[in-house]
Amino acid sequence: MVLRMRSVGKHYETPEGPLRVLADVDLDLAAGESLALTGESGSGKSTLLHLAAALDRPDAGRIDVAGRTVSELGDRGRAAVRRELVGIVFQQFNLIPSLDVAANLSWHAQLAGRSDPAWERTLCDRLGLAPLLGRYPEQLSGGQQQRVAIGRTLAARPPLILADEPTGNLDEANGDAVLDLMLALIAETGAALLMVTHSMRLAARLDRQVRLAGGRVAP
Ligand SMILES: Nc1ncnc2c1ncn2[C@@H]1O[C@H](COP(=O)(O)OP(=O)(O)OP(=O)(O)O)[C@@H](O)[C@H]1O
Repeated sequence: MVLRMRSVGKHYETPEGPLRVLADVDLDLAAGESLALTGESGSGKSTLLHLAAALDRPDAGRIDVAGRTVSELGDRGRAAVRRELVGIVFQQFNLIPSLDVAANLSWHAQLAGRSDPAWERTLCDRLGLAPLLGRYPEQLSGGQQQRVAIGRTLAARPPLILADEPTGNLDEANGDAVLDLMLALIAETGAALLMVTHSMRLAARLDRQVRLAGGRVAP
């Protein structure tokens, strides 16, 4: 299993008191599998994604990523997991403004120690980024930035790819095209994909769908 969650719980402290967001969540995701995570606003989708990304720690239960128990790790251990095992495509892209497209694309792969120029060239061609390599993020359209963000994640070949509304900023036709390409490229790397989306239409394109409701996962 690339991602395994068992009895995971998470709460936040809020001005109104503790807010239980996830309770007793079990989730399995195998290599090569894609899973859509849906649920109403505030149901805990981003919270679950952040836990799987080792950006945050659960207050109960156990999370394993590619065989490593990330729920037991401290800050340094979780940073290593994010560098080596996880790729995240955020809705806001999070490209590095001071780096051009070429450097943004290879950045995560270099951090992970998996730089592969031939694979990067393939990604550039397939994602239509070859003519844009010398540009900076602010010189790109939203759709172009999105493709760079996807390329950067795939270039590093992480076993687990997490995506938060990765086509949320695109119109339907472009969003569909980008999702198709992303799914095809992910299939080629054999990675597992966990994607948060509000769209049942996009969710239906993935292998499995689960819904978060009342802090739990409902199939
Ligand atoms: N750092 C935080 N401190 C306090 N409460 C938080 C924090 N982060 C999230 N929450 C609360 O936890 C609940 C779940 O939030 P989360 O962002 O995981 O939901 P979501 O399903 O991703 O929502 P959306 O679809 O609107 O993005 C919400 O009620 C939110 O207000």
